[in-house]
Amino acid sequence: MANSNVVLHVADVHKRFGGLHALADIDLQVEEGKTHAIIGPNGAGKSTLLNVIIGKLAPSSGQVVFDGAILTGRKPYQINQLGIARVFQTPEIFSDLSVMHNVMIPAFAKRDGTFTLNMLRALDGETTIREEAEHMLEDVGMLNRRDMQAGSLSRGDKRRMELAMCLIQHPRLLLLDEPTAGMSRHDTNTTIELLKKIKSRGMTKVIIEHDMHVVFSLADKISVLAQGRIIADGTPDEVRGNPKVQEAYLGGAH
Ligand SMILES: Nc1ncnc2c1ncn2[C@@H]1O[C@H](COP(=O)(O)OP(=O)(O)OP(=O)(O)O)[C@@H](O)[C@H]1O
Repeated sequence: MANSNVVLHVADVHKRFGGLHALADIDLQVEEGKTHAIIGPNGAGKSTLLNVIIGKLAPSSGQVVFDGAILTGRKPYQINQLGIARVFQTPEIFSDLSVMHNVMIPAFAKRDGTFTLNMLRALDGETTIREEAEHMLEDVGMLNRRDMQAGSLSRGDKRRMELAMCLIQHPRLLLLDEPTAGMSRHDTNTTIELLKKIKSRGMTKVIIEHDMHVVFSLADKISVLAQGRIIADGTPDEVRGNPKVQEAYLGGAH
């Protein structure tokens, strides 16, 4: 690896769906503690790339290395155990359970290696995890909703709760798939502030996002995908000024 601070390296990855070359020659290096945004027009290959990183899709060739460990060939839960957590576009939550229990379950599962619903009763006796869950909910501004049924939360609150569910696992790398999709401007700005706060704790983040306000507020580095290839890579200023990006993606807009 060229840079010793690189914690995630997507090396020469290709992904084909039949005749479609969805990812070609992808070389992506994410540095420790940085926020790295992946942007690009619809169909550029962003979700495919994220799914290759988390082990949901196998690359046709190439590999993904995280902190020296080859991820390629591992199952999503094994990749999660290595310290990679993902916030989904559509939150994956237990709708019938309380907000508090939703946040406690990932910590419980991480500690014990497994979690089944009939272990729910044990959750109430878990003071350490309970305290930590309260702390996480406070962090995402949702402590006052701790006893609400998760299914009844607004979309923005569900996403914030899911973020707390990720943070309680203390991941080294957090992958965010359009974290502000469908949010009001107010909720988007709250989420930006929250993600900035997480950044100040040194967690590495990879973020896929369509909203340029979010991207330019948060990203240290940006990789631009178009038709399955990285056409530009650099700081927000470098990417903003790159004519290829303006042509392919930003349409000349600043
Ligand atoms: N499972 C699949 N089978 C066949 N083709 C697929 C599959 N998944 C994605 N594709 C195709 O691969 C290309 C890249 O899709 P992908 O969803 O990764 O793009 P994206 O950049 O995330 O787009 P968007 O911004 O619209 O979410 C598209 O042409 C898409 O139709």
